[in-house]
Amino acid sequence: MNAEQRKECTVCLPCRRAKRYNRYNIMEDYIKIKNLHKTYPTHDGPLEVLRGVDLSIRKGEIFGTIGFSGAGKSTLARCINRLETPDKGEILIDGVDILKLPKQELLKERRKIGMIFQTFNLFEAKTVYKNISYPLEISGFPKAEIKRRVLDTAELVGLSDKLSAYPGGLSGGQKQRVGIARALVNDPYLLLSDEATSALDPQTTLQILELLKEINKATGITILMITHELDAIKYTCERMAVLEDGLIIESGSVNEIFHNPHSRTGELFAKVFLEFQKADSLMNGEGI
Ligand SMILES: Nc1ncnc2c1ncn2[C@@H]1O[C@H](COP(=O)(O)OP(=O)(O)OP(=O)(O)O)[C@@H](O)[C@H]1O
Repeated sequence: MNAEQRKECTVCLPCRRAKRYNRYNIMEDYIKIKNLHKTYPTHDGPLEVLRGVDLSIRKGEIFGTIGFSGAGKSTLARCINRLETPDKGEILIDGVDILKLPKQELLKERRKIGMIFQTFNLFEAKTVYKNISYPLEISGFPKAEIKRRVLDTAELVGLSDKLSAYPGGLSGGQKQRVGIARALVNDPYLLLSDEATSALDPQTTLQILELLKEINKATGITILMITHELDAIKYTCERMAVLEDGLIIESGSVNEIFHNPHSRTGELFAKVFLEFQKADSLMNGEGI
């Protein structure tokens, strides 16, 4: 589709999203998380996992958040889409605190936040088509609209020829494409990516990261990429934050944090990444 056709198109998902995206100023903070707290009750007493997280994400960016295992990354993602209820704090989306929304409005808001996972979380007994259509079916969309959106989204992620396959017959990368399509089919403004490439081999990881970048560019969707893989962040994000022990301890441009980290976690990630890069160069015979 050329630029002129895209301007006219009011039907397909990429065009609808691109139009909505153009209404916003890309530099403004679109998602603001303020002083977010979450404590889990455990056998050993309360476990404080988020201890006052502050984070600002701009409209249409891919924002990275890195942290070691147990830092609270998944809890943060699950608090943002309200799979978990935070104990305290604010999650402002375009100025509206979604933690204060009445139940019905909250449900609607949740549908506008897609999520993809390390383990894909697909329905093994459903076809790719049915996996992708599921969020629309439970929202009560008419059949023709469901079909149109599923076909559109499948095309966007490169799965048009796999709609009648079952997850068991797909590669890891294809499964994650189904996960991405299912997360996008409701036309969300935010995609939470929780370790989405951690279970994939390096080549498939690159393909999925590339796909996320293309989708971000084509639709303007904001993406929060939560991971322990610095190279995934380096490849996709311009800005990032470091989560350590339930707190954001530094945030800024990826290059800045990468070359001049101010936290112990940032330092360790940068060091490990550089070691891998060095090993790669040696293996490729490039010397150091
Ligand atoms: N529902 C729960 N009940 C009790 N404790 C939990 C619950 N969910 C997570 N935790 C604990 O909270 C801490 C943070 O978990 P979380 O999954 O958010 O971290 P993470 O940074 O995503 O780690 P990983 O990279 O290993 O997934 C861990 O100690 C975990 O055991």
